Amino acid sequence: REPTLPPGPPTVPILGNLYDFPTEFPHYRFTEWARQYGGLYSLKIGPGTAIVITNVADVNELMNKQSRATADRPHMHIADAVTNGLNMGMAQYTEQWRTHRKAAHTILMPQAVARHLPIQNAEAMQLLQDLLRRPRGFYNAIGRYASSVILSVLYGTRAPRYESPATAAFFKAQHEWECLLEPGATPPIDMIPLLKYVPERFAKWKRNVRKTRDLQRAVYFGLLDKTKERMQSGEANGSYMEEILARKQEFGLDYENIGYLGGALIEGGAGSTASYLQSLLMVLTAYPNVQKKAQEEVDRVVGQSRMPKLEDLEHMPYLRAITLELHRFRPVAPLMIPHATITPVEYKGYTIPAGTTIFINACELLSLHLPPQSLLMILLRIGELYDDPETFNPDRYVLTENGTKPGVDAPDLKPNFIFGVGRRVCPGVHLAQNSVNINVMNLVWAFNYTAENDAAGRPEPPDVWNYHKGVLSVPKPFKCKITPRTPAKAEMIERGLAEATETFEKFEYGLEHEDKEFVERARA
Ligand code: HEM
Repeated sequence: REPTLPPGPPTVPILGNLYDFPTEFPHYRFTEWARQYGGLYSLKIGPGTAIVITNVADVNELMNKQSRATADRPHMHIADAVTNGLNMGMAQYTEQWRTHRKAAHTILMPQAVARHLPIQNAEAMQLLQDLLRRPRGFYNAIGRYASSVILSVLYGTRAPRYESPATAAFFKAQHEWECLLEPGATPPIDMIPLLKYVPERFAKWKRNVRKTRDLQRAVYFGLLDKTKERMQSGEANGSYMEEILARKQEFGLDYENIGYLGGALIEGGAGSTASYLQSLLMVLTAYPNVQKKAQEEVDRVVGQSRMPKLEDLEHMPYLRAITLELHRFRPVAPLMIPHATITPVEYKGYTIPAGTTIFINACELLSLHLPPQSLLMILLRIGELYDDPETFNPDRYVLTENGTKPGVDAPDLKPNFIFGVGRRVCPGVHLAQNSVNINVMNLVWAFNYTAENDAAGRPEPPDVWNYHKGVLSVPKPFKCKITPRTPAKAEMIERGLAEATETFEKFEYGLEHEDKEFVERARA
């Protein structure tokens, strides 16, 4: 380790800290290291360098105030080989990235996303009906909701079923993509660039790159072609891509770039929203007292004769607190997406070289250390920002704006921090927040969520630590009994879905045969 770097765990020759680098749930290991080496420490990844930040003031200084220097992404040969460097979320900080980003930003601003509220509301209504009719299928019903919203908003085409062709094709491409990006799935090409030149017949990873690339292109360009066709047949429905296609010269984007812009947005929007809502049902089931308090608030504001509307949220401080507490308790991206430095950064007497990978350990920052069985977690509670951080307790956000202990000063810790920092902050934040807000109100209003009984007949609440490994915090499927709170509410859901038909129909141009049949059956 160069002496100008922040401290870090001991290194070995050549590999540095690579021998000890976590491949599963890295945020746990990062947390242990933070306790030993402080809120800003460094790791040697072979010849390369990474820093891990867990201190909110350092995040603000380095990522926001010095955002020009820290807006890059680490170079990943595999990502470039699959997407030609055109995936906005993984691309280097280039002119091309800025062009994509500008197009995303302009159309995903609060005023622009308000235009998509009717279809978001209608899809949320179908989610309620799906839960009413097939409560045990709640996991996939949420997956369908999230992908249908993003497909409708971006391409003006919805996915009435979890198995709808566009959704199924997207999930397949996404699965291949995630497998390819998994640590250890490909040789260390970024460390040993010569590996790029191994002929394809000796390099399985090259065949996988081609397969993933073909699958992704089939989804992205299939959807884009359909949007173009719909516009040409006079069936435009105000989708995001229609606007991009119409203003492509102004945005400086050709068809190839527009295809990948859409791809990055589906990728960013579908899984994140789904895992957030799956975690929501998990905590409502695991914390019945929170559920009860939330239902009391919704009933107080909405009464018994109608469904909630987005405007009601203003009068529901406890529900707003639930949305924030869930971001804290189970951050969708515990390590966000790593950034990288573009130029050397001088900070606190250290020199962080250009090309350094930057991890932000959101979990540690939010005082969510390790699963409860860890002794470390029990020992290291002192001096934290939050009271009893491993408990899901929305009241902390009713008590203080940032949910921190009263009297703890954390001015840099904004509730939206969980959507990222600096120039790479999530462009889908407003769209995501509308989805979260609509569904939190609807789901609390509509159903009771109770733990299923175990073999001995005792309630078995979901294990709130049982998550898949990977970049996103996705809860593993869990059991939960979902029942309508009253027959009148069940009736309102059925009626609400029927009333949404007009909105849906605008997004059903060219539906595949099975989807058409499904929709007709559901409406009958
Ligand atoms: C609960 C929902 C969501 C959460 C928690 C979330 C969180 C994040 C985070 C933490 C990042 C990394 C920011 C950084 O590097 O500093 C990110 C990036 C990104 N998100 Fe989201 N996101 C959500 C929903 C969405 C939606 C709905 C979309 C699309 C409409 C989207 C599109 C993207 C894209 C394209 C990037 C990459 C931006 C870039 O590198 O320039 N996200 N998101």
